Amino acid sequence: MNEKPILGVIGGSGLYRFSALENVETIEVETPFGSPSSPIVLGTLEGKRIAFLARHGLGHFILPSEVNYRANIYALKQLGVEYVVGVSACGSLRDDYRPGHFVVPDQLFDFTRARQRSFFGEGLVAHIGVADPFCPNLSGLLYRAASGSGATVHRGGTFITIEGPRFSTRAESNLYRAWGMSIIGMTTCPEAFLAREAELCYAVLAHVTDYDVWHTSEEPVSVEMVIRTLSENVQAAQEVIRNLVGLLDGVRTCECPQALSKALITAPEKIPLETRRKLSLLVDKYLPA
Ligand SMILES: CSC[C@H]1O[C@H](OP(=O)(O)O)[C@H](O)[C@@H]1O
Ligand SMILES: Nc1ncnc2[nH]cnc12
Repeated sequence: MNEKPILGVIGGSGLYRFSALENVETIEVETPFGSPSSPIVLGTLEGKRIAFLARHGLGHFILPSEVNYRANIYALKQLGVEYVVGVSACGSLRDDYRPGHFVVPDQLFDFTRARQRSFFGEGLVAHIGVADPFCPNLSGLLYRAASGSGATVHRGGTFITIEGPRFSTRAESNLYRAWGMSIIGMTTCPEAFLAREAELCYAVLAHVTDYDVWHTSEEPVSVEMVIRTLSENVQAAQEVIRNLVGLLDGVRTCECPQALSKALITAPEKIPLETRRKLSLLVDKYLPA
């Protein structure tokens, strides 16, 4: 089946397969930035094609700092995807965002330090705008889809991405709370920024799995705790995606499809041919042939 997938889903911790898909086909994709974290599974949901990949690989062997975020996003772009949902486990930094709840965040705080966070460089400079890092339209639909699943869902909140792989100290956790952060994870930066550079609509479905380490009456986060909460939520996440697919009409009225239009600064004649070729999928529409 050659129909382009409308939606890409990047599964995080605990979501390594999307069992609800029908007519499944698994493909290996290569990009100018290397291989994505896993083979990509194409399948049908509610009569529409979607693409699924596992962020940490099948068997969860890739650290948050080692994920090839560029290859993951570029691979989805190559397949013709226009919408991407990143599914993530996260810790809560607020009392009212409880383990078992979903959050569709509206802000992002990048506290990572050792990641490739742009497709650009090597002679082609772009400064992408990410004031609102998540697509507002897709986030709105995702919130509706999640609300329709019967789960408790929070619309909005600031998601801080730490480098990991270790969890936070209590001092760090309390500082993030004092800064007004709502939830904490290790992967949304740079995934969201790369999706914006690729002019994809991107939103996050965050499962709250724990209260990080700040809560005085709850156990500090552990992998065991995250996976226990997630295993109860994996079916719900797929239900949310099913609802979302039903809401997507493929007509994008947000600014994501033109995100690069005001971002490129390099004089076209200065762009090395090799870089131009590598990024052609992203930049050809803005540069002379
Ligand atoms: C398994 S606990 C820490 C791990 O879980 C989250 O992963 P993801 O965002 O891919 O769901 C967090 O970011 C860490 O990578
Ligand atoms: N408390 C936490 N900190 C960072 N990443 C997480 N993923 C799930 N829970 C987390």
